[in-house]
Amino acid sequence: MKSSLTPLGPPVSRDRIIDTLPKWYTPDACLQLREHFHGQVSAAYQRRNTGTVGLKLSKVVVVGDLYVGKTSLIHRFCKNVFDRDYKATIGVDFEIERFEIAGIPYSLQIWDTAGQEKFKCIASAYYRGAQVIITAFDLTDVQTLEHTRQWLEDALRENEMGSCFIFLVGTKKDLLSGAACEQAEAEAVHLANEMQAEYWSVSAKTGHWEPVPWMRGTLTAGPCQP
Ligand SMILES: Nc1nc2c(ncn2[C@@H]2O[C@H](COP(=O)(O)OP(=O)(O)OP(=O)(O)O)[C@@H](O)[C@H]2O)c(=O)[nH]1
Repeated sequence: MKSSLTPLGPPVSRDRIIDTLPKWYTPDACLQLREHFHGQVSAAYQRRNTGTVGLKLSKVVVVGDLYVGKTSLIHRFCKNVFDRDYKATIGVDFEIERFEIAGIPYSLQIWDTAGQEKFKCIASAYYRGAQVIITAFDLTDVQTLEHTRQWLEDALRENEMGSCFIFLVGTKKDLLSGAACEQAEAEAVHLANEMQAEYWSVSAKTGHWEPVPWMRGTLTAGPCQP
């Protein structure tokens, strides 16, 4: 008989092995500034006892207007691909992504929801039980940023108060540069603070989501493009 500790499936890929906390995009809108896990978490991981301090499976829901790039973001993250053709999500879709965090197998269940109004009631049925809500908007379309408040409100309504980590993600960063990018990011960082969310700008096309130096500490210095 197999041991209950036998891992299910093949080992996780190297970039899914997490030993330190991934860095924030900007300290002006981030959920935590630490680089290392809390001492209690590290100790529990070392004892292989994550019962009270960690989840081995987390549910992430990605919400936002149609065409902002939710599916593209998830496909880049999970499959490292980009498709320039638009295929609307019908209702919901999901991916499971496996990690190893400080030696413990861990899975992210990532729910891609439809942005189209006609599918909203199907998609909203899947908001419940989320540990992470990602509200996505298109950096080139300010209206989609304004709509993130409503998307977040709808997703939070289906979950316990204070039970979700919130991220605000600006997509299609490759389409913006210079002052326009700085302005869009500054507005988004402002809103992220109101939402108590962590902010990220990304491009599913280029795969760019490194922290941008000018965002560190000041919103005024340096160019927007890496
Ligand atoms: N240039 C550029 N285009 C992008 C990027 N991300 C997505 N797109 C394009 O934007 C369009 C919409 O992307 P989707 O990922 O399908 O958008 P969605 O938010 O999932 O749309 P719905 O499923 O209708 O809610 C597609 O044509 C993508 O190729 C990006 O980072 N850069």
